[in-house]
Amino acid sequence: MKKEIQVVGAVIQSDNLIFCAQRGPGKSLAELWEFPGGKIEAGETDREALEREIKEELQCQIKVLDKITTNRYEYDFGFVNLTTFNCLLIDGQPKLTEHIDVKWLPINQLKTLNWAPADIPTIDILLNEN
Ligand SMILES: Nc1nc2c([nH]c(=O)n2[C@H]2C[C@H](O)[C@@H](COP(=O)(O)OP(=O)(O)OP(=O)(O)O)O2)c(=O)[nH]1
Repeated sequence: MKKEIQVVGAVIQSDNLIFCAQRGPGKSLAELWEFPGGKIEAGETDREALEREIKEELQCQIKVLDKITTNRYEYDFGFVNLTTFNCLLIDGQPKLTEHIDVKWLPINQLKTLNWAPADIPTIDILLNEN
């Protein structure tokens, strides 16, 4: 049986631009673009996990707003259950620590990047809302 992996991702919007992050080499889904975030740990809510991951990865603080969607996607290494949230930056600017590149893009240009496939439904919702 493949494992179920619970993941949260932050859709950080500022001045009508969305923060996009490119995964590094040598890990799963290497070099694909994603919303920053990561795996939920035992005892955490999804929102707590997201705030923690953003502090760790981007060294800034976000406010987690409304949930966008949950999507389950089957990769070779397991099923990722990705839940995304609209978020606002409330302290600091995102710093690149483990990602290899970042971009701020308007919603209508998000599909110019090569996204992790679990992220596509979130992007489609953003496109349909705008
Ligand atoms: N953070 C994040 N992960 C995503 C997204 N879309 C997507 O399929 N994933 C996958 C990639 C990873 O397999 C998992 C998130 O775990 P993680 O961010 O802690 O991954 P990691 O690279 O530290 O660890 P690993 O998967 O290499 O073991 O979910 C996304 O938008 N954001």
